[in-house]
Amino acid sequence: MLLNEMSDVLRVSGLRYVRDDRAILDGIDWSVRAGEHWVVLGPNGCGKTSLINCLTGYEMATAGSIQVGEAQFGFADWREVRKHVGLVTSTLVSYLEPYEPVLDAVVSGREAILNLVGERDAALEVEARGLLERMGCGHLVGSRWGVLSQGERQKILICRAFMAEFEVLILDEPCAGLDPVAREHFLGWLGEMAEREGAPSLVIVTHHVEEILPCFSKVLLLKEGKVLAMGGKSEVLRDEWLGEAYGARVEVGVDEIAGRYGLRILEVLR
Ligand SMILES: Nc1ncnc2c1ncn2[C@@H]1O[C@H](COP(=O)(O)OP(=O)(O)OP(=O)(O)O)[C@@H](O)[C@H]1O
Repeated sequence: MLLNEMSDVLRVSGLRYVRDDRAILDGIDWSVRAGEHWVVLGPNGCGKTSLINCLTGYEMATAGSIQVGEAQFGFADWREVRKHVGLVTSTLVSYLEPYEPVLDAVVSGREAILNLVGERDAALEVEARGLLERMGCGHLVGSRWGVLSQGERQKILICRAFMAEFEVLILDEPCAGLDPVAREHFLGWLGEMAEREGAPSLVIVTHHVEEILPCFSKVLLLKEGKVLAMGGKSEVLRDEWLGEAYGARVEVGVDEIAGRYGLRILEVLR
């Protein structure tokens, strides 16, 4: 699927997601253009993971439309759509079987399937081994999914995502469980990848503004299942918006040289 710079790789209109008579997401309108890198922020339970799960077909939206590349929700086979979306999310952690070999968990990312059945393709295995080496996980190649630490699982999911050729890479709290050095290593690698020609659009869900790399220029801020603010990073990452989102008086700082953000909680209001 060829996408030019101005086309949308993701488009969500009027998205509503109801579970147990509760609107977890309501009236979400959002689009990601090819080449844009977005951050999704918001307090615990505001619906970030639900949004990602609806976008990737792991949850069924109640109403609204979702388009990934040229495929529209309801009109395309989600197994095909998923091949165009790289996904790193803890949702997958529970879907993968504990006895799944690490190598299979990575190789199966090519077809975006869970738990490989049958023989492993030799060429894909070479590719997967290379990715594991690059991610510093070469020593895990003979392990099974169930015995891995949280940080190791994150790294394996990142390798798995990179087996596919995607237009958008969605990372739901990719640094959760990584130690501070592994986190900086991962963010450095992500930043380099984002700068490469033909790089996919990135969407990162995070709780930590310090993980927002300079390459991310757009922010979607959610609160209670609705869009609180959306737009350029410098417009959304402001004391007022983040304070309202988190129910606190906050101060947003930015290191002008490194281009990285920080958040100071001055007073908890909720
Ligand atoms: N399948 C479901 N059935 C019922 N409630 C659900 C379901 N999925 C999510 N929820 C609820 O919807 C709300 C949003 O959950 P979600 O995981 O999307 O939030 P989040 O913003 O990702 O939170 P966190 O930052 O804590 O990871 C939560 O209150 C959660 O309990």
